[in-house]
Amino acid sequence: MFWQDGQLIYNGKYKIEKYLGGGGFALTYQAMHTKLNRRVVIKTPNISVQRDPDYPKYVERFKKEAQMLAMCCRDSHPHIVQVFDFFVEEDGRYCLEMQYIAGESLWEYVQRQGKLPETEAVKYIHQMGLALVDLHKKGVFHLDVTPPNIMLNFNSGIPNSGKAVLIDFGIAGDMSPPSTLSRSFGNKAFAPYELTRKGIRHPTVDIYCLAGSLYYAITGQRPTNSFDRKYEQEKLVPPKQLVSSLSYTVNQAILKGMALEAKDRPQTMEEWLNLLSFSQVNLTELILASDVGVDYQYLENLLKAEKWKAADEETTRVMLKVAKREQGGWLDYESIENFPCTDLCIIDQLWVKYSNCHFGFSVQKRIWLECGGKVDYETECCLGDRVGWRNKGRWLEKDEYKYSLDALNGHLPTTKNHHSLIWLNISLFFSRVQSCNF
Ligand SMILES: Nc1ncnc2c1ncn2[C@@H]1O[C@H](COP(=O)(O)OP(=O)(O)OP(=O)(O)O)[C@@H](O)[C@H]1O
Repeated sequence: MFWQDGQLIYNGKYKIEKYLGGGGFALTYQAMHTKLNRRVVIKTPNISVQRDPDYPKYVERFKKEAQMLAMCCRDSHPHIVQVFDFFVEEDGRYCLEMQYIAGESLWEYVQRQGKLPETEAVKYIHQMGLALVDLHKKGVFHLDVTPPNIMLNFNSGIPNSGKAVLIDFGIAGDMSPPSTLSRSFGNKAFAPYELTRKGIRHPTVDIYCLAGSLYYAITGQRPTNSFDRKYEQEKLVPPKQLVSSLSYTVNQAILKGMALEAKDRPQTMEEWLNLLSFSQVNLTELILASDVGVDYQYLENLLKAEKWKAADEETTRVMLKVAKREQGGWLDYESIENFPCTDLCIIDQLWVKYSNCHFGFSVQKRIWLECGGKVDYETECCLGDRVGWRNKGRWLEKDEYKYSLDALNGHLPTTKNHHSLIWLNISLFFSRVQSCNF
């Protein structure tokens, strides 16, 4: 440790309050800006780095980190730590002054109080995702988005009031001596194995780390590290196996984000957040106000009771009623094009809500988009394969559907008229869902 508690530095501008910690490169202190009476954090290279023959090189990188952070927090992002100053102490030591985040890291929080409720964990991770979308747009990759680097700023005493703030851009600046493995490979349990390759700069690294952080927050356990998965054939235990109440959507989002190979992960942070955002659906009161006076209470009762098959049939019934196509028994081109968005959205929200984001048109639409989002038969087949409406290239018969939560994501509602053939043009229908924007 360089500085003692109470020590004044930089001509008395700062009073050191306490040592917060440090790693391969730097020591971090809590300090008081004596003129402004503002609590800040000061980071400075540690002794071993100062003795390193490459010290000037690290100082250069440290400066770059400061500049990069300053650039990143230029628009004062609520979830990225602010940089205030970069200065050289009288003895030649370089120092970075940053915003002090009152609270504790996600790592410490979970260690102290155990795994978090799904909604709380998703809230923090979603905030980090928004910060990373912003960084990625600026061409910056954090590469170490791990629970110790996610600070939670709490309103004292109010549960679930935390705001997550991303700190420590050390790896993004790539400034550690090569001997410090932890810094060159981030925090092993949360980093994808490809991060060991020099020069890896891609959103999929941050996606893996963030999905791993969510895994930790929700299960209270570190995920199996990617090296052991890659080279020792160890398996990642799905988070739902550890927390059975976890929604299918969040479980899937974690597994996709932590896919071992980068090519199998969502390729942008926005894409990954989209997977997560289905779990953000307002799971409280739904307003069932139809544009055309259709009553959705019976559908809601069936879904609430998890009577999936009856709910599927009722969905067909109400949709034909909305479109005034009861006689025809199927939705033609015109009725799909003009299907009221409000009603489409109500039906979707009911399915999403009661299946815990596992079923619903919006879930199916996301998969349809992943299949290319075109209005053609190839896209329909891709969707059919992904949601389990097709098996080995054959469309299922009406009694072959699976009416349980064990079915594939998006399996229900089936868009099948139970008395006749497929009753709508699937691709056309999802292009309508897409244009309704939900
Ligand atoms: N802006 C901040 N506000 C409050 N606490 C912080 C802030 N930045 C870091 N800390 C705390 O300081 C300690 C050290 O953090 P830091 O990120 O500098 O260390 P590290 O990652 O171990 O170091 P290195 O980056 O050299 O590996 C951690 O406990 C962290 O929670």
